[in-house]
Amino acid sequence: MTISPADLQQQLDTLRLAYLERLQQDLPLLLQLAQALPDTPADSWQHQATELATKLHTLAGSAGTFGFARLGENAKLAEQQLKQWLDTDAKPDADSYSSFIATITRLTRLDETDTAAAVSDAAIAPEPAAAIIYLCCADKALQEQISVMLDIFGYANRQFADFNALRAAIVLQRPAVVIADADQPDALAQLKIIQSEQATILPLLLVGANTDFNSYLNAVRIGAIGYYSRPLNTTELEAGVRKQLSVAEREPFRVMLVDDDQMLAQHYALVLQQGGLMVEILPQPAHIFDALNRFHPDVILLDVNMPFCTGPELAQLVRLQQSWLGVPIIYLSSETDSEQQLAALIKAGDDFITKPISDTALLVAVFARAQRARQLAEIMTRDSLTGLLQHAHIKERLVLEMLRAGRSAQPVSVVMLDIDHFKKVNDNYGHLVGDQVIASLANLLKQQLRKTDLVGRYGGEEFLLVLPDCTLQRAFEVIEQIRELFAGLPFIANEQRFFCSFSAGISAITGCNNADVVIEKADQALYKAKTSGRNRVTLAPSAL
Ligand SMILES: Nc1nc2c(ncn2[C@@H]2O[C@H](COP(=O)(O)OP(=O)(O)OP(=O)(O)O)[C@@H](O)[C@H]2O)c(=O)[nH]1
Repeated sequence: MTISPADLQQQLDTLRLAYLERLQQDLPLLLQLAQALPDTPADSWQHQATELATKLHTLAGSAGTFGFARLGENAKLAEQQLKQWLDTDAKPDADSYSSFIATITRLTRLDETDTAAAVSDAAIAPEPAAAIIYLCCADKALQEQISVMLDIFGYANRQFADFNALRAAIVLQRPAVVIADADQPDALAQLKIIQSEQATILPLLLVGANTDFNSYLNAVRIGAIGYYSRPLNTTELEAGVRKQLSVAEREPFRVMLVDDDQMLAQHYALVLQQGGLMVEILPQPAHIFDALNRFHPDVILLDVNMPFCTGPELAQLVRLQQSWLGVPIIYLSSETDSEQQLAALIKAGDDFITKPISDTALLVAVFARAQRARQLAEIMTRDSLTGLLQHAHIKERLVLEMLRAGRSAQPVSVVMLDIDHFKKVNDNYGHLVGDQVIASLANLLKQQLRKTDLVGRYGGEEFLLVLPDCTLQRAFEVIEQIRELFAGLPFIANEQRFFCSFSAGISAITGCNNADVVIEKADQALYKAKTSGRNRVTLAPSAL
């Protein structure tokens, strides 16, 4: 869920008002507790002081977040004073008590300048750029080669014969990517001017004949994020375009937040949601496994001090299960003592974020960790040539989809797809060109299928697709369309143009609970497509 900046501000303001009301009830009680401390009998002094220290610790962690920075700092000072007495077991003298109570009195008087402090510095997400690609090429043959690729892969694009036309179009609508021929006259100077007119740098992909150091350096200096040498490998260029676009289209990062202070948890959740992250607050630590299985977080944010069980205990519990070993656990705590932080990290957990933290810093810290965790998870499960799920992982996902479909009674189609006469591609043009064909088909599949569809590289030139909520008939139409697109995609090697095709077999999971059987049926249908002429899609017999 992405909330508009105005709604976010309103919700943050509402939360802050609720926090202020809570303070107005809690602070007088805190003062009473502090004033009673000097007269507390020796046998219960330790207990009373610990209770007060815990309250001050919570206050120190939350006040700054809601804009009461001075209150938070005073609470931290008072907590440290109290902890020192507790640690040394030395009962304070009258002077120490009166200075301690003065600090508490100060903090309980809500300072007007503090309450008027900035409500929130939540980062406002920039408006996403339109996913249109601008192509500026003086060389007609190159322009044709790139535009065929853009059309086949379904990228909205506009073409410009010169930089003046490109520049005028950018003023009207900023594109997601610009592809430009670096060899056309005055290209670098013109692109430099265009970049200087932008508020943020335009993602620029250059195609050029020169591959010397200076050409790359000049490209970098005008903000290029890709440089493709000629003769152009369109698969690589397409991968560059997709990488740039998928930054915007990527599935949002998922963050699970465990904090017993619901108000604080809601504040963090709103800030992270505004940054485009998905957040689930877990109020009951006992439900963590259900929540993990349902929500699949990229990162877990854990409070350290909670009444039911501590953060480090919960982290250890999560680490007992193999499946969640890769998810980073970050403590979000007001604990600033580095020894205490280390003690928590030694038990389990990966990092510490210290409260109070500004909204922007929280967003950046969590975003960076989630991104890294997602990258690592992808390296572990994805095939390096195509970026698709590896054999074992696509089978695993099929089993999960079958379980899910069993509960929801939704149709799921399974596709086995194999490039035709692929051995000849390797024999005629070499293994590297063969790899380029495999990568192109992988890219086309990712581009054309839905985000919820699963695509895996099952073998060398064989792919397994799982299409949830998709009838056989619909799957047939979708794969037929991709088949036609792929058959029209030109490849260039040894200055020759050639085309490839694929065959596919489709089965449905209906009435079956064994993934191997469903795959076998799709494989038989694929075999039929191959033996009846190739470059075609066939449905499994039992599903007809
Ligand atoms: N370039 C490249 N080739 C691969 C890769 N994995 C498998 N191959 C080759 O793919 C070819 C597959 O050949 P076959 O299974 O005989 O089938 P085919 O030539 O595609 O013919 P049909 O499937 O019957 O249309 C073999 O020559 C493999 O060496 C890979 O990752 N890269």
